[in-house]
Amino acid sequence: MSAILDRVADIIESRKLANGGDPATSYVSRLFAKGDDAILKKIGEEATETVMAAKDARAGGDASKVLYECADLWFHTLVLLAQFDLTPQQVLDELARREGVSGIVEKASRKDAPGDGA
Ligand SMILES: N=c1c2ncn([C@@H]3O[C@H](COP(=O)(O)OP(=O)(O)OP(=O)(O)O)[C@@H](O)[C@H]3O)c2ncn1[C@@H]1O[C@H](COP(=O)(O)O)[C@@H](O)[C@H]1O
Repeated sequence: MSAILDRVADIIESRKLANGGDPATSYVSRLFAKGDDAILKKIGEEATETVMAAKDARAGGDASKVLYECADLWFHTLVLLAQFDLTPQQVLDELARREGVSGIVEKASRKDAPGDGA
């Protein structure tokens, strides 16, 4: 299931300026050249666009737009992971680690933890 994530992550890695990426020809290299803030700005934009697409779909609009916006959001988070030398496999590993642990139970365990004032 993660093969496409790995392949896109490999392309993104190859687009780093240190790996010969060229901002003149590559969107990803252009983002890396602009730096962290540009990547974070895109993630904020894509997250907002995902929310708007979902609201439109709920109002009777085209639900497939949610797919496109999620793809944009996931793609830009892959760029962010690469910026910090992290991989999609590490995110999948974290999801696997959480598998079967209810979010409600997990949150309650945090509240019981010493020093957690939340
Ligand atoms: N999956 C994607 C992908 N998804 C979305 N995008 C780009 O992300 C941008 C999304 O921005 P918006 O929707 O806000 O559109 P925009 O107004 O054109 O964007 P901005 O000018 O505001 O940045 C668009 O330019 C899309 O083309 C992507 N660009 C690249 N990839 C993958 O990354 C690989 C490397 O791309 P390059 O580095 O460009 O060769 C590609 O082969 C693909 O596999």
